[in-house]
Amino acid sequence: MKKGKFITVEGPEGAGKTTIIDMLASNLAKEGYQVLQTREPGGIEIAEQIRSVILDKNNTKMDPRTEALLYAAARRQHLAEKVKPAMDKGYIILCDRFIDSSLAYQGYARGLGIDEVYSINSFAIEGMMPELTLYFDIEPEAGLDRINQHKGREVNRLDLEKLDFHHKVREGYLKLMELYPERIFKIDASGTLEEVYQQAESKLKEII
Ligand SMILES: Nc1ncnc2c1ncn2[C@@H]1O[C@H](COP(=O)(O)OP(=O)(O)OP(=O)(O)O)[C@@H](O)[C@H]1O
Ligand SMILES: Cc1cn([C@H]2C[C@H](O)[C@@H](COP(=O)(O)O)O2)c(=O)[nH]c1=O
Repeated sequence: MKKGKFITVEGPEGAGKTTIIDMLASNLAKEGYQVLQTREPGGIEIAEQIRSVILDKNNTKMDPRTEALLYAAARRQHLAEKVKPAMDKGYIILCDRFIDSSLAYQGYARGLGIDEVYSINSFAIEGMMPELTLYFDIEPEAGLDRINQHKGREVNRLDLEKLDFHHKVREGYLKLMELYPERIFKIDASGTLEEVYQQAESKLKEII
């Protein structure tokens, strides 16, 4: 059976993930690769519906465990409906966020525990972990500055968390790098777009 490559991109708000995934996907497609660009939470109708519930600024009463379960539910549907079929067809899948977002945001920053959040996700993903995760590292202040300057970007419920929460998210990602050094590759996302792109492209090219 043909087997694709499942690659995820992670990092705090405004690190530049979406911008760089757009560039990678379009350049890889020009080179003749079959590429699927997608995102979490979302990427397919049911998961986009769950996304709108999770990220709605008016849902101020959302319990942290409910939040973690909704992300895991969206993840399951997205994997089953979109990612697995594309893997079977041999696509390179570039996914904007995956399980590490749940481990960093819900597990570490919200304080639910990395192991606990991993365990609910393990039911959802059935062992389907990415082959490579590009972690875009940036100081939260710099990332938030970028999104504040990005006119037209909708501000969501998670963006409105205090700065301390965003620092914890970054700390969570740095812990995940220690836990999964063979899978997670750190990109310095504080540089220019060209500098960040070069780092991401050269790591990606090592595995495709
Ligand atoms: N290296 C960079 N230098 C300066 N600006 C950048 C850089 N990368 C991205 N940006 C700009 O920062 C803003 C946020 O970028 P982007 O949406 O790609 O980040 P993101 O990591 O996907 O954010 P989020 O996860 O919060 O949606 C955009 O306006 C983008 O043009
Ligand atoms: C998958 C996932 C995401 N999040 C958070 C991270 C962001 O604040 C939003 C998604 O917004 P983006 O503009 O698409 O980056 O959701 C999370 O907390 N847990 C997760 O598993």
